[in-house]
Amino acid sequence: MALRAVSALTWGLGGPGVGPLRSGTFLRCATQHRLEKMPSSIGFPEASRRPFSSHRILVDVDQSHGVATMKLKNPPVNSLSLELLTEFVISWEKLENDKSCRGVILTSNSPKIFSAGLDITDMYGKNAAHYAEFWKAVQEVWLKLYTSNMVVIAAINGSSPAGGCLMSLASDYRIMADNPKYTIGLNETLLGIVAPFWFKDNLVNTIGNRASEHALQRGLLFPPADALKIGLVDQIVPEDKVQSTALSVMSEWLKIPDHARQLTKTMMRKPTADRLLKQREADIQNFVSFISKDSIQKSLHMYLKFLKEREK
Ligand SMILES: CC/C=C\C/C=C\C/C=C\C=C\CC(=O)SCCNC(=O)CCNC(=O)[C@H](O)C(C)(C)COP(=O)(O)OP(=O)(O)OC[C@H]1O[C@@H](n2cnc3c(N)ncnc32)[C@H](O)[C@@H]1OP(=O)(O)O
Repeated sequence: MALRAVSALTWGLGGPGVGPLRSGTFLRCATQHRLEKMPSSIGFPEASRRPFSSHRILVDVDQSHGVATMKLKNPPVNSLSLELLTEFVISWEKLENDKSCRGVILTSNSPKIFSAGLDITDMYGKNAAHYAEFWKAVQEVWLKLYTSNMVVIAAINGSSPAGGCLMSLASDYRIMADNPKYTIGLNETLLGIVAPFWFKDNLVNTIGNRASEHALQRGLLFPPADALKIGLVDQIVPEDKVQSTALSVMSEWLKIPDHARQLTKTMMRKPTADRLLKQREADIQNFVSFISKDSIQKSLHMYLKFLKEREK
């Protein structure tokens, strides 16, 4: 198997914003519309579209089908900066509160990069208060995605290292562009940092313990075909078919009654989400003390230098 690495290196019913069942779920299910036919592209008819956006997040809601497409837009590499994470949470809550929205396709506005992961500049050369705020936002985005009532499909239209991979892992289904230049994986060790337990839990739940041990320790980044083999993604498709495939997979998922699917998702994911929720503050303090260490700051500095100076 060809493995590539960049060288050098709420649950709790009613919990704020992350509860598994929105009020009215059962009522809505009884009257919900089934998706019989989905459009093959994002070109939804004007009348049923309700786009909204912020600086770094573009959202297009197809109200007649109950599906939103959310695009990350943070050039040049869609890094998950504090600003992007904050805007993500605001947009996500808007969708969660929109009763017509049952599914979200998460993708990137950039053609070659889904997301370069957490913004390293948010973890380098800042003060403890900044690191704490940043990490809380990272936790929040993961909790929102992982515990969402909506069907979440990641349309991975480019490389997806580290935090980018985590966002995909938190989705219900992953479709990746079949381009061997793209990679996906949790490569934290290559930066001299350690994936926290909840990144690890999400990976283990997806690809199993042995494959996770191997992938995490070596910081492996997998090309699409290998990611498919180990179950890191569910489907690979030609680059120009990622969005249309996501829409048709979404239509299949939305045929399942919401309440049954949501309760099943809760049953599967609650223990993992609860583990973070129970020690959220301690996890923030762990991150702050880890990332503030001179040795870790030095590793991040070297990695940023490597990224800037490497041959393209
Ligand atoms: C005991 C444990 C206790 C607690 C837990 C503690 C710690 C856990 C902590 C953190 C977990 C972090 C997870 C992460 O997500 S870390 C981020 C990892 N990301 C990567 O390694 C990806 C790096 N980037 C790339 O590989 C490539 O940029 C690319 C494949 C995404 C795109 O390649 P391109 O050739 O198209 O673009 P580049 O020229 O490389 O980049 C352009 C530009 O962007 C800068 N950049 C790239 N990635 C990042 C990033 N993640 N953050 C900030 N900036 C980034 C790159 O340096 C270039 O900048 P310049 O234009 O040269 O200035």
